[in-house]
Amino acid sequence: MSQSRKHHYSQHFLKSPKVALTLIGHSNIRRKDTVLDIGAGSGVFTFALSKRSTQVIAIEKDKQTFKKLSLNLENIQNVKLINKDFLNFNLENLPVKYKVCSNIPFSLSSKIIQKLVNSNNQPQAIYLILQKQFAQKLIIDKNNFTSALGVKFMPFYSAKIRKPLHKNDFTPPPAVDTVFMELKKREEPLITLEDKNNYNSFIDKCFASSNFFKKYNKNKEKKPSELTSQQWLTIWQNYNKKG
Ligand SMILES: C[S@@+](CC[C@H](N)C(=O)[O-])C[C@H]1O[C@@H](n2cnc3c(N)ncnc32)[C@H](O)[C@@H]1O
Repeated sequence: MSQSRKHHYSQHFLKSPKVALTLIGHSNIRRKDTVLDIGAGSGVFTFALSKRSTQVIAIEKDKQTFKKLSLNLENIQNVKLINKDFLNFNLENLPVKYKVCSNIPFSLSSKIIQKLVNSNNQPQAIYLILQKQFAQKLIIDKNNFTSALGVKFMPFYSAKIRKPLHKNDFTPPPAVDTVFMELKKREEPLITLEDKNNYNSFIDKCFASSNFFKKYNKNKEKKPSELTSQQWLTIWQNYNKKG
């Protein structure tokens, strides 16, 4: 991809396999794991992941970039390369308990996380490089303002920032601060999987309408972004009882 196209999509490529290996060292990716790399680019992360896991499935949408990726990784046995838009990729064909580890375009962060956590084959753990401000809003119970997305996956995943990155870890360097974020699947979800869609629309309605939110929230002075996970679970139960 030419320098101007990289800027056009505001994408920041990892500078070296050393950076990728350091980040993987801050994850719980193990030798036995199958790992999905979304937006593989020219393969810096993919290559590092191939050294640390059993199999890597790398998805890259851009045709020209995919050619480069194929050339760079042609001799690596445990990597499967797929030239596809991740948003149209079927996660149900992946082995259960797969993990995700990727440097994705920031503009797709929300869509990619939603697709992964709403899948019927949810990943065991998700590691993503994200804009710091966006990442902080995914963490509940930390005196942050939590986004609707953070509240939606909270019953299924816990969120943690594993490591801040330096601007010069990337080419071109991003203007904003970035972090390596972990979403770890809970052993026992806090609500049932069957309730997931209803819970998601309940959270959307709470964030969209203050009248709707006030009907169920006893803590009147708090906004949706300010509730703790326990408070959300309580008002979700109240809503379920009232119907
Ligand atoms: C920020 S770059 C990172 C590349 C590489 N992972 C790295 O760290 O150097 C994101 C990559 O995602 C690809 N991409 C963008 N949208 C995509 C999509 N919907 N599905 C799959 N890949 C996509 C871009 O072409 C680009 O190569």
